[in-house]
Amino acid sequence: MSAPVGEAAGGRAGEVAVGVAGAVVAGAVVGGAVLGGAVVGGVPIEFDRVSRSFGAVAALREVSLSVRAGEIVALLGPSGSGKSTLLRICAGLDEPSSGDLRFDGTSQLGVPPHRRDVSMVFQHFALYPHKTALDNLTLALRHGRGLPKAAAVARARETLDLLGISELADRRPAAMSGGQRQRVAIGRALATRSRVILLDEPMSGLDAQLRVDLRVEIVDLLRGLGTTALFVTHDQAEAMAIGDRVAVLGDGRLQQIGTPDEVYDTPVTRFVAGFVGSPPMNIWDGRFEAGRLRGDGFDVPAPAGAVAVGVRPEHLTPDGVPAARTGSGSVADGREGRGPQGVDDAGLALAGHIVVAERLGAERAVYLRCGGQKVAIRVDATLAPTPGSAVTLRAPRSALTFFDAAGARLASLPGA
Ligand SMILES: Nc1ncnc2c1ncn2[C@@H]1O[C@H](COP(=O)(O)OP(=O)(O)OP(=O)(O)O)[C@@H](O)[C@H]1O
Repeated sequence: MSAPVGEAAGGRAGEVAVGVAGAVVAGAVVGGAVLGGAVVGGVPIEFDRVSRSFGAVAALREVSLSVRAGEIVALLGPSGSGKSTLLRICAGLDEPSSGDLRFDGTSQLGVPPHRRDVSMVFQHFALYPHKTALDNLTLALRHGRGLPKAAAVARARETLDLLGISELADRRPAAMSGGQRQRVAIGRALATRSRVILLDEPMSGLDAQLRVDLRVEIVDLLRGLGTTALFVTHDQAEAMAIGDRVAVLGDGRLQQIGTPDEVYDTPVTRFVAGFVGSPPMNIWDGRFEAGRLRGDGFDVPAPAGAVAVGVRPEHLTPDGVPAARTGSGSVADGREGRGPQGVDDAGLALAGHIVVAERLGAERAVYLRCGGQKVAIRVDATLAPTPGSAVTLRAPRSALTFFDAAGARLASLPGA
């Protein structure tokens, strides 16, 4: 069944899943204003040193996070990092062990889910199997929002229209594809026009192209409604595409909150650097001595306290990789192996060999082995890396990021 975070559908969200992939909608809410037009607006949300322990397991450790009204924040982190727990606390399905949660400055501790004006879309959806798409939405609006029947049906139709799935109105879930069910489930959460919408991996289980299509639609709809949204995902590309800001969680701690550019360009911890990016940052451990970090095949000037150095894949240049040939047989751009020009002496230089190259549109991701370490780089597709060939990877000093023993980013050396 479906289920509103509150009592509307008579049970806890996610009890019965329909289909193999998708999201449960826990729509929700009695008590919020029933709003007319499309623009709903959202509330600011503030997690204030929120901790949650389950016995000996610390799922969340003093998480402080302020989300602005109408903002979309992607909660990104690996499995077990505390993302769902944070979302459940926001919905009122769980309470923090300590700390506070405020909507628009008002503490929500002890406020039951159905009084919070929150809609939720879960990983495993549960539409009512015996109801059509239109009925699924209409029921959420009638029971959850208390709309009269005619208004509920009108809003349900309008929402299906907005999502481009009007043709599904009279279909039951069994007669829909996974992606279609997902759209209906998301539609049901959006139709309630709550001021907060929580999405917990709503697209897991869908194929890659559909995920990309759907995330564009979701962002478009959320922006249109002006709802404050928290979107949980462990897919960093999805987080970067959807979030106005991305909150990276690791081991129950908020590692960083920032715009996608900030999180990518200036990761504040080794954890973030190694999690965000596709492929993520390459990181080498070393020993710091007399102003230099030395490790397996490298020796670079480094700030005091450095124990590791990282470089983004696109900042490593391979020496001696020939240019690809075009269909006509001519060299694509005349660059016969980019040399070390422009790479200063204080940068990184590592010898290795190419293991495999993957074509990614206009670029290639190339995986190499340098000593005992796997390294990923990104090069222009006009270069043709050959598996097995030896190369030297170089990165300028300005592209190096150093981390200390606690995993914190260190300020760069002057001049870098
Ligand atoms: N009800 C519970 N009882 C005991 N431990 C729990 C409970 N809920 C969560 N945990 C633990 O808390 C930690 C965080 O779990 P949570 O589900 O929030 O992580 P997540 O980042 O959402 O993971 P995933 O991406 O796998 O869903 C995990 O170690 C998990 O095992």
